[in-house]
Amino acid sequence: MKLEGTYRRSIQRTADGRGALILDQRKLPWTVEWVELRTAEQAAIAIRDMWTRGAPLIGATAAYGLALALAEDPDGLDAAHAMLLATRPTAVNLRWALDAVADAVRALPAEERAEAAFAKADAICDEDVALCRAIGEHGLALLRDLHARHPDRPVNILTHCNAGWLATVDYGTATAPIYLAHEAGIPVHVWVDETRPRNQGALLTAFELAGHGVPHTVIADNAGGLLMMRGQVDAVIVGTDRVTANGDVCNKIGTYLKALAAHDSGVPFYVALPYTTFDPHTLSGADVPIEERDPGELTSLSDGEASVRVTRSQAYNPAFDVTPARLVTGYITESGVKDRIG
Ligand SMILES: CSC[C@@H](O)[C@@H](O)C(=O)COP(=O)(O)O
Repeated sequence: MKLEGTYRRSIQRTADGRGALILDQRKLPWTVEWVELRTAEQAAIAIRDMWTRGAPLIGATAAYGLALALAEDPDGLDAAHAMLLATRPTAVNLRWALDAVADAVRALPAEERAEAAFAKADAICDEDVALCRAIGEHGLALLRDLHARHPDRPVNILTHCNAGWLATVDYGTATAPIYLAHEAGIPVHVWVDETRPRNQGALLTAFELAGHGVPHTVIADNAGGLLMMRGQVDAVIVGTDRVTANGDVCNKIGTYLKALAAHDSGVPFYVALPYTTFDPHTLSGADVPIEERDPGELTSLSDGEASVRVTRSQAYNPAFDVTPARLVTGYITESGVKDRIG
């Protein structure tokens, strides 16, 4: 998608082919800084400390991380897989991508593994772009329908966190239908939840929507319920870090409250995901490990450089929650919009 007017992917191989280039998302929107990952350790730090983030992009970064590890030590597959898997617990794309690379190289002679792993990581990225584009096309049909109901005004979508192109390789999941609708001339307006405590909505989603000229307004996390009650939201569309076998949706903390409000106000609540985010091996959301992050993310506000304290008290910072399947109107996937998943 467009970054400062130029089409870019959120991750790509370095020009010499021996590394991966990522955006340091901790600095957005204030500074656009590309960083080269040259070792598996650097890839692990980038994922754990959220230089790069969002379920599909975490998977893509880990895939390159495993290739980098094999370039350093062609016999270190299992150790590198374990090291990268330990970086973040909730997004299932991390395990999916690491397993996909490991399966592609395990039986190869040692000297061929790194190159094959890089090729697999490239393929994972290309596939993610195609999956998100397909999600966009299916979601576009939904937005067309919503527009047909109120042709005199924009379709109002509320989204939470950042499930945009910055969280995938391109297009995003929740944002893909929005970008395609905007391109197709359907008037869309996005209510962007700020998404405390790391503010992925205010900092990242707003930044990428602005880059594409999509009308949007940042709201406090607690504003969505009022807007839904007043009829100012036509649909909620969110991404997800993992959907379990029974359809429960694990996503950024606060998603569940949006689903409850949507249910109470009769607003459709959609979850956009590629198959790489579906976890058929985990029965329900209760079985998903919920990442608990540094309480400092809550007790201070930071712009990446300076930080200001906002409380003297102790804090607790679970980063994800679970929206029960019963609150989901539909799953927007690469193969269509479904009211059940699995
Ligand atoms: C297409 S990304 C879907 C989710 O990964 C996204 O909504 C989200 O919760 C990201 O969390 P983050 O902690 O920023 O990695």
